[in-house]
Amino acid sequence: PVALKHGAHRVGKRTDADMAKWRSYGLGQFIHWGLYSILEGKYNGKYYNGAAEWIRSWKEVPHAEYDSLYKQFNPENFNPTQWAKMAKQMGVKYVTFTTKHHDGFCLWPSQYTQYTVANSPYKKDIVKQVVDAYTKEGIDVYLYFSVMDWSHPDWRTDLKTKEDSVAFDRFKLFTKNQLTELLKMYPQTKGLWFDGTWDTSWKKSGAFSDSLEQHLKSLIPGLIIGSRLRADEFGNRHNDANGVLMGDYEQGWERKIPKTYADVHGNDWDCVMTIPENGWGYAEKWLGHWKTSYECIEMTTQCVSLGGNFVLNFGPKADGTFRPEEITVAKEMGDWMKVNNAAIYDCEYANCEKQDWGYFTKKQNDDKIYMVVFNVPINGSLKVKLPKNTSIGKASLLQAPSTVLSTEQLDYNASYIQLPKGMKPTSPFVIVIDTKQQSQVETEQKAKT
Ligand SMILES: Cc1ccc([C@@H]2N[C@@H](C)[C@@H](O)[C@H]2O)cc1
Repeated sequence: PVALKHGAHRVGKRTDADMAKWRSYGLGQFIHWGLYSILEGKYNGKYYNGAAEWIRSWKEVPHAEYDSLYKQFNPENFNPTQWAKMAKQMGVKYVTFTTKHHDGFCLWPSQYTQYTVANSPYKKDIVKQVVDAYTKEGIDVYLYFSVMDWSHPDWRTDLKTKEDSVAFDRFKLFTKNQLTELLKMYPQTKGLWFDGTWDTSWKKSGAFSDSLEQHLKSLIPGLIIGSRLRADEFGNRHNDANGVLMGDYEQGWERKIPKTYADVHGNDWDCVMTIPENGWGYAEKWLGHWKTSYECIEMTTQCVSLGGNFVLNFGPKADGTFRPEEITVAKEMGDWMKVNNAAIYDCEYANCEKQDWGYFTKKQNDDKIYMVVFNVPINGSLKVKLPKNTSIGKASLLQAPSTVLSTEQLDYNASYIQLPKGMKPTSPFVIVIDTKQQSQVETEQKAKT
């Protein structure tokens, strides 16, 4: 292995209680809200077909005009309690909220820049209201922070000259100061979700990113930071020069889901997902297909079945209200989660061979295995291949535990579970398998002879 000073300082998953809590979430909410929400993905009557929160980079939009949008930011209908109650009903266990996106506008009254909500007509601290309201609903709060900051004169994409390095040193101090004030002002924060760290200037700042992470973790013990913050001293991101993940979980799954367990390389990970095909900030027009609650339920299950968390994004309008499509997804997902959340919360990869009918999840620290069924085979027989030395003790319906399903052993580790005749499922449902370990089976067989 390569000797590294600023590579990963831990191999394998974190084993502490704070990370175990993070690993138990299953489902989270992302919220992107900021000045871009005012433009709604259009300008001068023309629609921007890029991501709405990137509209400042659209050639049609004069930077000076974008940068003066803060003078009209005044979300009278913003009701953080309503936001948090909608999230609670949806069944999310944590929220990741944009404190500062790439445009540099701060939704908290930062003392290190004038470009904040304190200098908007709205004036009040939005981050504080979100942190307090979600915490009150029992939803853990994580803060999104973009290192790249288009509003700051000392931001650089690369360090080509001495002047670049002097400026970027000022920028790095500014970044450290803002992150320090965020954690001091909102100590309930459970973790930070970094973005905007792909530029060469940051890849050349590996040592700084390492000391920054250690500094932040000293402010809030147990703080959870993913793999998008750090670079090692050779400019590697996510995995260091030895291929070891730098960060508490893998943050590479943006708008994509791993295919197999092998793809996650034994790391904790989250998948952050948009309801439309792309775009995180509010856009008046969603181009193409947007996901139904059914698809979001399936993606949640798919992520949990591979040991990750699914974090679904909502983009409120500039006035703080949500669009009908997002309200519907939150409601319908919540209705499903109310009945089936046992297969999502506190669950992990079950180490069972994937079958066409759907996904396996396994209860952490327990032998229960769940089958979340999306595709019922015509013959009603669901094939199950459990890990070696594990067999089916009892199979029943999660929503009707007294309905025990008949099982037929096919060979040494495959079985069929037969759905009750006439069962006509109209939404994904869950079968609970109480498993038996082989040693237990042998004991029973001996008892019979
Ligand atoms: C190429 C690219 C850069 C940044 C992004 C940001 N990451 C997401 C979590 C959003 O914040 C998006 O603006 C998306 C694509």
